[in-house]
Amino acid sequence: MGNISSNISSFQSLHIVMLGLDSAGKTTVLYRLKFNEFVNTVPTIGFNTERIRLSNGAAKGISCHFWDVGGQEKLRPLWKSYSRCTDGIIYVVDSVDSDRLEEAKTELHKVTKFAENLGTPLLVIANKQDLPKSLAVSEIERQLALQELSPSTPYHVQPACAIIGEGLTEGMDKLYEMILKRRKSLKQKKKQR
Ligand SMILES: Nc1nc2c(ncn2[C@@H]2O[C@H](COP(=O)(O)OP(=O)(O)OP(=O)(O)O)[C@@H](O)[C@H]2O)c(=O)[nH]1
Ligand SMILES: [Mg+2]
Repeated sequence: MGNISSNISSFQSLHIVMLGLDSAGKTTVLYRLKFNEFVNTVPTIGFNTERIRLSNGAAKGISCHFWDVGGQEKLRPLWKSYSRCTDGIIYVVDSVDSDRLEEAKTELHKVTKFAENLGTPLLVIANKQDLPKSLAVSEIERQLALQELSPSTPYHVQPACAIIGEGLTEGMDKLYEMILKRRKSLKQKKKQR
C-alpha cells in the first residue's frame, strides 16, 4: 500500500461518521477509541461528536473527527445529512442480533446509495464478538449482502468487541488504508483530466 507515514502530512482531520441500529455499540466504540476504556452508555438521542487522535496501529497519530449518530428508528432520517461527503463510514452491527440483520442491511444499503456517499470507504464493525452465538464475519457479510453494494464502495468487515476494544485498531487501520487509496485514485483522476 506504499508508505503510510509519507501521506500523513497531507491529512488534516478525517471526517468519520458512525452509523448502525440502536444498541449496536456505536457510542461504546466511540468512547473506547477516545479514552481507551469502557464507558457505560445510554441510548443516543441525537448525536455525539469527538475529535480523536488515533493512538495505535498504522494509523497512529491520525486525527479523526467522529460523528456518532443515534440508531433508533426515529433518528435514522438524520443519517443522510450526517453521512454526506465524509472520508469514511463506520457501520456497527450487533453480531448477536440476528433478528435485526435484515433491518441493518436495508438501512446500510440506503445510506451507501446516497449520491454523496458513492465511493466512500465503509468499515463494518461486527461488534459483540465476546458473546456466545455471535455470528461469524462471513455470515454477517452474507446477511448484509455487502457484495451487492456498488463496486465503487470499498469495504472491510472487522470482528470486534468494543467493551475491551478488541479489533478496533485493526478496523481503523483498514479504514485508513481504504481512505488513502481512494484519495490517491481521486488525485490521479484529477491529474488525467
Ligand atoms: N457484550 C457486549 N456488549 C456491548 C459491546 N459493545 C457495546 N455493548 C453494549 O451494548 C449496549 C448498547 O451500546 P451503545 O454503545 O449505547 O449502542 P449504540 O449503538 O450507541 O446505540 P444508540 O445510541 O441507541 O444508537 C450497551 O449496554 C453496551 O455496553 C460489546 O462488544 N460486547
Ligand atoms: Mg449511541
